[in-house]
Amino acid sequence: MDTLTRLEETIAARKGADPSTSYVAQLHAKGTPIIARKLGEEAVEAVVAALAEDRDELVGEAADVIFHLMVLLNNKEITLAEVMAELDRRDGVSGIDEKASRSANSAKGAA
Ligand SMILES: N=c1c2ncn([C@@H]3O[C@H](COP(=O)(O)OP(=O)(O)OP(=O)(O)O)[C@@H](O)[C@H]3O)c2ncn1[C@@H]1O[C@H](COP(=O)(O)O)[C@@H](O)[C@H]1O
Repeated sequence: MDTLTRLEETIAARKGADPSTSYVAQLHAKGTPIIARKLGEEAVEAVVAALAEDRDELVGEAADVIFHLMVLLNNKEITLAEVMAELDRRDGVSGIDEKASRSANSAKGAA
């Protein structure tokens, strides 16, 4: 089993645990806004680590970002498989081409 799949299962299993012994359960008890805020904080910490050229710190903060994103997805009942399917759908489509097609579509809509 890959790491993210295992983490998804762990988060699902810990969701209903006693919040005094589980950080995952604590986050769920606090609700979506707090989980989302925590994800934002971790993302900012990752940015700070990157700009500080602190490689080890960035590895740790990246893990925190992914973990908190996984908790948020679980909280919103979105599976890892859905996110992976979206990434697969994008595979081979250049971000530049995709953005250009969006601009072309919105210009068509305005016409
Ligand atoms: N991967 C993680 C994981 N990564 C980070 N964290 C926690 O996320 C929190 C990050 O918060 P911060 O970095 O902000 O540190 P903080 O101490 O809260 O600091 P403040 O913001 O309070 O100042 C810390 O409490 C980390 O321990 C994690 N907690 C749990 N997991 C996974 O989830 C599983 C279940 O955890 P429990 O629900 O706690 O049993 C674990 O076995 C792990 O696999």
